[in-house]
Amino acid sequence: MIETNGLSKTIGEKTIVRPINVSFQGAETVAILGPNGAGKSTFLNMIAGLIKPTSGLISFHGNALKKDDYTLKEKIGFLSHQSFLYDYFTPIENLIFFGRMYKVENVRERAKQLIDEVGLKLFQNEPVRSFSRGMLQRLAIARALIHNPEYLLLDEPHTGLDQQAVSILNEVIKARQKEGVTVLMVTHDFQQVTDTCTRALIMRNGRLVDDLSISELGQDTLDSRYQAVVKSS
Ligand SMILES: Nc1ncnc2c1ncn2[C@@H]1O[C@H](COP(=O)(O)OP(=O)(O)OP(=O)(O)O)[C@@H](O)[C@H]1O
Repeated sequence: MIETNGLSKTIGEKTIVRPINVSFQGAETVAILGPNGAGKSTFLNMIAGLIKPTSGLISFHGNALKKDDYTLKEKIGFLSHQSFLYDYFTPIENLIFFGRMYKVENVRERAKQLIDEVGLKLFQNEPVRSFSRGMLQRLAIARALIHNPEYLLLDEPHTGLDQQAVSILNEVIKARQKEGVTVLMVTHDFQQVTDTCTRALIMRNGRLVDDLSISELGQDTLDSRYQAVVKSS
């Protein structure tokens, strides 16, 4: 379980995230929706331990996330706007590099399996500098999964992917869901939310303004609910 208590972020005079209390249980796949600048990425980055909150706590199974708690941080897989991949390394080399950082056992096998899963087998020995944006994104997703995280945090994972890659990514997410991984995903893509998510949070002006169960909603209902919440003052 992930829990936030009074989690907020202010930078200078600007309040980016206002105190948020929310919890995520087990195999939930949760979309974090909201207009540009709503504070979604900042919220996700705080949960990942990459941005220090101004106030409040994040806990994983009741253990508060602390700066140097690498045992806890190793349970998190994070895909941000940056790929963190090395241009001159091949996909295999990149994944082995990151896998070794996490002391992954049988790292080469694990890397190969993930490269297969994200559909990059044919390119596994090419340096990634020649890759398209979509290919890099697929490899970045594999990188986020190399250590078999219990919690997967994805910031706009579908951005830059073609339709085939979107389907692959959705299968990757659904497979983790079946394994009990908690997935939090910042996105603007409502189609993927209804395809993969069990729940959606809506943020506006740094506040959490709605919390919806997707199984009870179709895409049209989600869209109209979103419009109503985001446009209301
Ligand atoms: N380090 C920072 N310094 C100053 N302002 C910041 C900083 N980081 C974020 N902001 C501002 O905080 C607000 C929220 O940013 P954030 O990236 O969390 O929003 P978002 O909902 O993820 O937006 P988008 O959908 O456009 O990615 C924005 O106005 C952004 O400019």
